[in-house]
Amino acid sequence: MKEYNLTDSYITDITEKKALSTDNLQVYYGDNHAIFDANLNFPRYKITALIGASGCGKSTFLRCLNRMNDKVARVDGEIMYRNTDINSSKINVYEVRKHIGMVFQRPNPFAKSIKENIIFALKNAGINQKDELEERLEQSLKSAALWDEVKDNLNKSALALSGGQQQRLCIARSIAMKPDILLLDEPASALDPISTSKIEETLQTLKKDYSIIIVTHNLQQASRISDYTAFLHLGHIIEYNSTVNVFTHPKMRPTEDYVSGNFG
Ligand SMILES: Nc1ncnc2c1ncn2[C@@H]1O[C@H](COP(=O)(O)OP(=O)(O)OP(=O)(O)O)[C@@H](O)[C@H]1O
Repeated sequence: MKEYNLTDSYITDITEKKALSTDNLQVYYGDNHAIFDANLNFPRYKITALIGASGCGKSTFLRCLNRMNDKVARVDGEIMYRNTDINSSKINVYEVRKHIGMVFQRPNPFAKSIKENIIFALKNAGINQKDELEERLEQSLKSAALWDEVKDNLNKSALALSGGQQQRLCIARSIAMKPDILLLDEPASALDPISTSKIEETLQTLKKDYSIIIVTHNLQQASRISDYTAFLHLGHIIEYNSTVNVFTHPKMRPTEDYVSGNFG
């Protein structure tokens, strides 16, 4: 692999309102320093893509943003959300996850009905009113572009849905909690091209109401759907800029090599 200077970086200033920001974020898995000094501002109501070669730390970084790494890694630094450091040990992580939802690479619906998949998490969060549950069920499935396909079969097992439908159900399950921020870790990598484009369309619609941060291996997908892109290499954020600039006028050599296919 080519050797690059990892201390140089280009991080653009975000002019939009911020949804979330990281300040000197460091992640360690034992002796393995996986994320170095990440300082990023994520804009509200935009899609930000995290790209980079396998093992560069994309998922690690994403998972810190709603405290999913607590049990496996040491995470130092601040993650600021609504003027609060949500990386503080005093913060209730379950509260954090109500505001910052996560969708994983493989669709992981519960072995329950479509309806129960949505309602279960809401009831666990203390929402018990029938009208409220029904309203959130319909709204979340509509927002995830699944309602028309399932509205007559809400009691059918979620496991009988296609992979793409299951992933949209997982998105619906996340947004039923009415989070502000949606984190997605390669949500379409296990899906066929038609299901992938449906997920991409859904994300474009969702960004009206949610700030979205997505990890993707797929450079075309990042350039199609995201407004901002961060390129990571060996745990360092090398470049962060508008997606059009990252792909057409990269400022850093490693980014240029990566987006032009001359990396490694
Ligand atoms: N649970 C874990 N325990 C120990 N080390 C881990 C763990 N998860 C990731 N790592 C290490 O952290 C580094 C970054 O991994 P990470 O999965 O975040 O990269 P990635 O860019 O998301 O990779 P990929 O694109 O292959 O999913 C790697 O060195 C990896 O081995």
